[in-house]
Amino acid sequence: MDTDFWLQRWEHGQTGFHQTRVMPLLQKHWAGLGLPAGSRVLVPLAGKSLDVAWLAEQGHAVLAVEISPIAVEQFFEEHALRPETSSTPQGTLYRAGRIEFLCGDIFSLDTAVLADCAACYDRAALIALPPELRARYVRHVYGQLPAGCRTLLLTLDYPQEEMDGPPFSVPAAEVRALYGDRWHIEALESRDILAQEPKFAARGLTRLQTDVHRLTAL
Ligand SMILES: C[S@@+](CC[C@H](N)C(=O)[O-])C[C@H]1O[C@@H](n2cnc3c(N)ncnc32)[C@H](O)[C@@H]1O
Repeated sequence: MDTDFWLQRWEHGQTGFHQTRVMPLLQKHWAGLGLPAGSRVLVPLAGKSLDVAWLAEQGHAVLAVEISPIAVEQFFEEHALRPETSSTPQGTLYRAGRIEFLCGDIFSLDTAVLADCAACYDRAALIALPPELRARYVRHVYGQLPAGCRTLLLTLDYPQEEMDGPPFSVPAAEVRALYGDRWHIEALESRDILAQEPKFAARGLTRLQTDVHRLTAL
């Protein structure tokens, strides 16, 4: 699964992952990260998520990273924002107020871009990637975030053999295997959500749980 897969999804409007409200689990757990006002938050694989605007409304400087220009342009259009754009080695940077959207490949980010991120919000990003890419993603992105960085990570846990991803199942044991060497992991909440997600039941799932993790970089 490469970036073309996602570019096509946006091209054809196949964006069932997009939510038309701010993620309630973000609103519930974000304050628990205890971040200083104004701190910079990375939102990897951001789509055109309303969560980006919500984080900016909390006073954060937000760096959202997304490969599809369609997603980025729709984000600014839907929020009636007129961003300034500039060219960077990692892609086109769109900037409006406290929001920066980098339209480029997450794997092109380097330490210079990530060093001042005090936090990360990962919803439908880790779990959007197949197993081999997940490991590379965690090494590349999370490996370059500074010590003390906090992350709110939302994952799904379901019997992988019942459905092909994305989204992929990333059980708590895999979160420990991926992050455990450098990140302190706290399980904040696990919720059975199959009844609220009929489209997944229709795809054959018999169990679907969402897990919320708080990670702190050591
Ligand atoms: C499942 S969607 C989730 C979007 C968003 N996090 C949300 O909650 O709506 C994954 C997004 O990652 C983007 N993406 C996939 N691979 C990427 C990459 N290598 N670099 C940057 N963005 C990528 C896709 O275009 C897509 O918008």
